[in-house]
Amino acid sequence: MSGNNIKVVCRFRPQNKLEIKEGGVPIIELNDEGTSVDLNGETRSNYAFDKVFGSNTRQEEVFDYSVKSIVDDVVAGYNGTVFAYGQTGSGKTFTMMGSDIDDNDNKGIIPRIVEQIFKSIMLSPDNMEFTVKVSYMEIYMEKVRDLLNPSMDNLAIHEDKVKGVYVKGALEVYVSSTEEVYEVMRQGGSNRVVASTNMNAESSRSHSLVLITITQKNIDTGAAKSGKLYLVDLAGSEKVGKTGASGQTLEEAKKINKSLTALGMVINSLTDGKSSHVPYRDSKLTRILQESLGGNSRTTLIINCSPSSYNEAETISTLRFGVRAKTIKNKAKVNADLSPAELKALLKKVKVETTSYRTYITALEGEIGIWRSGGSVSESQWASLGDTSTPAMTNGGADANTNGRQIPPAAFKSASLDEGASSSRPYTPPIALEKDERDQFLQRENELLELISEKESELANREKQVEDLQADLNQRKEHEKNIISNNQQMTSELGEAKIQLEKVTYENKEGLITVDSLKEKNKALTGELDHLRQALTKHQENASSLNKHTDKNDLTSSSNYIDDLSIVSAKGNVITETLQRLSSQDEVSVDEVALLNRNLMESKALVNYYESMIRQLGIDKESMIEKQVGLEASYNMLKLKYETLSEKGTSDEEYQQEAMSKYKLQLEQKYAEPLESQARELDELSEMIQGKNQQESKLAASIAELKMINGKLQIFISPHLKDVQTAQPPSTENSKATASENEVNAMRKSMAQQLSEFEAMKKALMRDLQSRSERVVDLEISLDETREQYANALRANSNKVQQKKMIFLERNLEQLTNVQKQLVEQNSSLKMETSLAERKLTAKNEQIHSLENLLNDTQYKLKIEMERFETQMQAMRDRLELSRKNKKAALPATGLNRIAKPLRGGVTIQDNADKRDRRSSWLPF
Ligand SMILES: Nc1ncnc2c1ncn2[C@@H]1O[C@H](COP(=O)(O)OP(=O)(O)OP(=O)(O)O)[C@@H](O)[C@H]1O
Repeated sequence: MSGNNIKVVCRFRPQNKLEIKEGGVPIIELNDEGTSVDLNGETRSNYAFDKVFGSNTRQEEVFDYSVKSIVDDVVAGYNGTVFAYGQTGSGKTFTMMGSDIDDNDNKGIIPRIVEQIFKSIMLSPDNMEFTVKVSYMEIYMEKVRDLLNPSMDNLAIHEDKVKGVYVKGALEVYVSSTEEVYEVMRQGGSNRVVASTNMNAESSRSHSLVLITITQKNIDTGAAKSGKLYLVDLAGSEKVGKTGASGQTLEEAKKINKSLTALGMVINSLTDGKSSHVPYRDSKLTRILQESLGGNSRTTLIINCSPSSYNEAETISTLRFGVRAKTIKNKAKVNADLSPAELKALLKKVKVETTSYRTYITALEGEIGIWRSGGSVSESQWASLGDTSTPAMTNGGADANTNGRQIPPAAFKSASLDEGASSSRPYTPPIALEKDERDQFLQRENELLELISEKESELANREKQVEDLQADLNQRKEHEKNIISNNQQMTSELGEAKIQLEKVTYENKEGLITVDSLKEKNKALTGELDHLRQALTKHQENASSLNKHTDKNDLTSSSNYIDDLSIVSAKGNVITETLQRLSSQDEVSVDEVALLNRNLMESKALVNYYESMIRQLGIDKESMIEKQVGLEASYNMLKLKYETLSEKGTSDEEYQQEAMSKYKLQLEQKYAEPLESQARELDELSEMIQGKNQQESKLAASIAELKMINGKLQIFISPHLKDVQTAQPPSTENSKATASENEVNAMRKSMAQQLSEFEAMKKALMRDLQSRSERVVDLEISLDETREQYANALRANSNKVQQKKMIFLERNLEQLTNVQKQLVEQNSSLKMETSLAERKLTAKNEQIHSLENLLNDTQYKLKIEMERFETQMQAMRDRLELSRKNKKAALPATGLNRIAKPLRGGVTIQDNADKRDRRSSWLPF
């Protein structure tokens, strides 16, 4: 252990552009030895340091003089500190890190230190094993932030006897080469807090601390040493106003100044020789640098200054700070650990002592037992350290075996119950530990405390890892949620698109149905048109054929009637002639009788036929009369209705007149032709009826004549018939009679045949008559209607009131017709709509069916998707669990190494790597 001053070196940088622009000029002058500088600005002053480097000093020079020896010390087990102080832009970072870490000329102190450390390790004896750990922190706004693990932004500062003051929880990365250290530097540097100020484009707003811990172990003896090297790049020391910092950086500047003020106060306290208290705890900076300033450390302070008159005030301030710091004395010592052999010896010694103490305690317990049971121990028998005998009880009242133990009398010192309690109490000698022993105990305690703190930091890291993993899990869950929601959105969009497609398909179907219905309507209308055309043609044909047919039928029936009448009259003539001849003759031959009889029969049959015809005609007449009555009744009823409706009718006169004339014209046009044809038909029918009536009367007359003839014949024939029946004719006569009978029979047969023929003819006539009657009735009805309409029209025409009524009726009729038409149209349209609706319903059902299928399909797909997603989730969870397990056993998230990489002295780095691979275990201490 040796007392040593802090080494203070001063470095001037060249004037920068700002300074030149502002008209600044160099105001420094170094002495030849380079140990002091004259400031020749507004004031003239001189400042002496261990070394003063001018503006053109190379990085290597600064390193060689200022830091190289410290590196050797740290490798030898000392603590070391190099820190750079100065205003913003004065070259602190340039000095510490350099402008380019990979540029051999411009790399700063830290890269050179790192190189030097590994060089020194390589030059060490090969029985020495080293580990190198690096931490990188910054103090920003009075918070210690781990630059290698930036989420740890408020680390606590602890202190113990072994480690001294240390930052708890700071990540320590094991490194085994300069490249690894550079990588750590790069990673940490990217996390630094910087801001642009007037003085510097990229100004460090925080104090950065690089801690390199080198541990070495003699693998032969097990003795270990460890040295810590702090490399500190302080924030700018200038006043706030000059930096131009504002806003948040103003707050920063205040706090940074506070830290630097505390640093100044610490230096003052350490150097004024009066202060008993050093305010290390006033700031995080001074607390961490406690060992470096007045403690166990080899320290170099590099003060960086501007040579320009523009920054004279700041330069003076910085130089004064350096001068003050120069007087600080440190007490650096090797941080050595005991070797196992030393520890064993110590343990042996401690064990012996423990046995001795135990014996002493037992003796004391025995003595206390005697005292407590009311006995006394003479002073000579009092227990003492190194005397293992048990005191004997001298008091008769007290049982020496009270506690079941034999206390040897020799252990007791003389004591009397009569003496006061205080004087009778045994004297407990103080336990005096030797200084070495105390140190050993403290060292052990420190070891244990360190172990505990390591465990604590490890626990904190684990907690951090768990938190990170939790955050990662949450992030993944969030991601998963997003994926699910996206998936759902896409599924719903797809579903909507499908539904839209279905809708379009359905609308298309509907359109097709509408087109089909329009086609059908068109077809129906075309059919209707054709039908109307056909009907018109047919009607025209019917009209023409009816006229022809009517004429023909009339002629035929007339000729038939004429024939019938001629037959009847011929028969009558034959009968009359026969009767006249018979009257003139005296005798009547059988043949004549038979002929007469035959004629008579024929006449009779004809009479019967005409009688039945007359009856039938009478019936027809009656039915026609009935029909006439019915028609009259319906006519009356219609008339009544018409009158009732007419009474209700009111309308505008002019409109009525106009409508009436229009209607009249229409009616005249409409009914002129049918009226004429119907009038013609009526005339024809009237003539036909007259003809029929004449025929009827003629027939009736013929019948009456025939009846009269028949009666005469009956009278005439009856006596002859009696004679014929009673007389027995001769055989020839008999044969003649038989022949005449046969003739009569044959005549009868022929008459029966004729009769049947007549009957058939009669039936045909009747049918014809019936059809004619029906036709007549129809024509009569039509005629009546026409007449009625015509009469109505005439009436309407003649009377204004009637006209009004007529118009009203016409309107009603039109309305009714319209309503009927509408109803018919509605009916047909309803039918169409019904069929359309049915088709649409079918299409809708099909759509519903397809949508159901779609829904089922979508649900099925969704289910599959969910299952797939569950599987993915499970896989993700498994992966997460695996990575969690792996992380537990591996490095922190930064990817930096936390496993010790021992380096052996006297060999190359590659050899070290090979040896390290061969090692089965490594204990850092
Ligand atoms: N000795 C030097 N030689 C050449 N250039 C230098 C020297 N010192 C500093 N510079 C230059 O001056 C500028 C400011 O230097 P640097 O960033 O190191 O200042 P700083 O004191 O670290 O500032 P801050 O406190 O704002 O971080 C840089 O561009 C740097 O390259």
